[in-house]
Amino acid sequence: MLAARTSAAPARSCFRSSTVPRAAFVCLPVNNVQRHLPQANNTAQLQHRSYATPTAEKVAKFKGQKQSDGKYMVSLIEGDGIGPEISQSVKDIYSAANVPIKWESVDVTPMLKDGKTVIPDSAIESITRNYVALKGPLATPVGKGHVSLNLTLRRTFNLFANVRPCKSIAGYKTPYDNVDTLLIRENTEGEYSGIEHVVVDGVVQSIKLITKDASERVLRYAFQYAQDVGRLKVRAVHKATIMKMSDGLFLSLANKMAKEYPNIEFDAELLDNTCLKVVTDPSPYNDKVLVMPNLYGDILSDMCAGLIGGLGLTPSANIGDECSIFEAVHGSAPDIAGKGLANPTALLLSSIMMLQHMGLTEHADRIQGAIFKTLAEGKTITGDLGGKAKTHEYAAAVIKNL
Ligand SMILES: NC(=O)C1=CN([C@@H]2O[C@H](COP(=O)(O)OP(=O)(O)OC[C@H]3O[C@@H](n4cnc5c(N)ncnc54)[C@H](O)[C@@H]3O)[C@@H](O)[C@H]2O)C=CC1
Ligand SMILES: O=C(O)CCC(=O)C(=O)O
Ligand SMILES: [Mg+2]
Repeated sequence: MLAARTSAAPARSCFRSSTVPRAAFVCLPVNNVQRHLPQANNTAQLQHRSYATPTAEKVAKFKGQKQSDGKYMVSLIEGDGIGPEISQSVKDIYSAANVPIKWESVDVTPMLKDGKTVIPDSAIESITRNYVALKGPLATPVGKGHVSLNLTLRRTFNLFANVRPCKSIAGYKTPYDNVDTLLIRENTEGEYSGIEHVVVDGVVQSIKLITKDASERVLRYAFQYAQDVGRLKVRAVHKATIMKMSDGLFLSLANKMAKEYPNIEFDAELLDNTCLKVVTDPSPYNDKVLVMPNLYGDILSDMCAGLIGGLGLTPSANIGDECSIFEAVHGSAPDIAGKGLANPTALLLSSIMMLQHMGLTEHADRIQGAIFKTLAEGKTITGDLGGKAKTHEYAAAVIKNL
């Protein structure tokens, strides 16, 4: 569908919307592809989205956390770059919506302990105490410098499954209507294990670690998630043709796990083929839960975000047995930081996943209703979506729509 032209300058791309006649190709500068697509008619509904079906046990755990003023304490990591701006939007909207949450601000400035990068004890204590955290993006230096704090947090709290839904936004036109992908990424190992060394000068080795335990844990979570939300098809995404042992182990465990869930249809697909198919026609993925090793999920989730309007829109949940941390798919966006240009929707929707996880569904419904209404009206939206609104103006519009 998306065919880049090599001869035109500036670079242009031509595509055909699935909703317009065959001949109706449109050619636009590539960086405007998402924005100006009057031919495509996004028919996504303003329906509420449910990402979590918390067990009675889990809800009781959070109820037990309720303080004497009826509020729940939640750890908040504002993060780097655009983090403080988008966190402010969440705080403002939650305050206007009277959500019974008190934010406990957490500092995760890295420290060195026995030669290892660690996060301060006070941060660990806060998240352990509150069971949940909302987290803005944390920047990782390229090449040298400290290890990723995002990964450190995931490992510290054993947040083994990363749930990344990506669904079209009503009223926001993109090349494909009604995208609805749901990806579950192994979150603690794989290419992200950070085990690297120099073999000899000019030769480095990076270990992709795949274990039975971590694979089984995320696979079980994916099958159970599929069962709970009634999305009864699970597909493992892998590259076991090349990484016969590591991805091979992941895949064989997936096949085994499928036998424990006979009502769930299971199949597998090679990663490169998944990439091609998702960008060619995402609709066959609308009824599936995709489960995969760490790096594949990282890359595929950014790619899926591109199908619905970009990283300003996609949330995620890092789930563990005890604690869970909710964050946007995107990073610290240094190119727009401090300018009031960031779209806080991704972090807001991550906070909706958090409220649902905590069983606070009425508040989740009310806020997501206001978010989707504001986006559908299209009057007060941020620059990434083709609007002119500043981050705080968009937040004010959401508050008005509460
Ligand atoms: N979970 C996390 O905290 C993550 C952290 N990072 C870190 O973020 C830093 C920057 O990474 P990049 O590759 O630039 O990726 P990025 O996700 O920060 O930005 C990619 C592009 O998307 C845009 N964008 C992202 N979020 C947006 C928002 N809310 N509203 C509007 N536009 C938005 C940015 O302006 C940029 O053009 C790096 O240090 C990286 O390590 C990256 C991904 C995830
Ligand atoms: O930790 C980082 O720097 C990047 C993490 C990332 O891209 C992600 O979790 O999606
Ligand atoms: Mg990423």
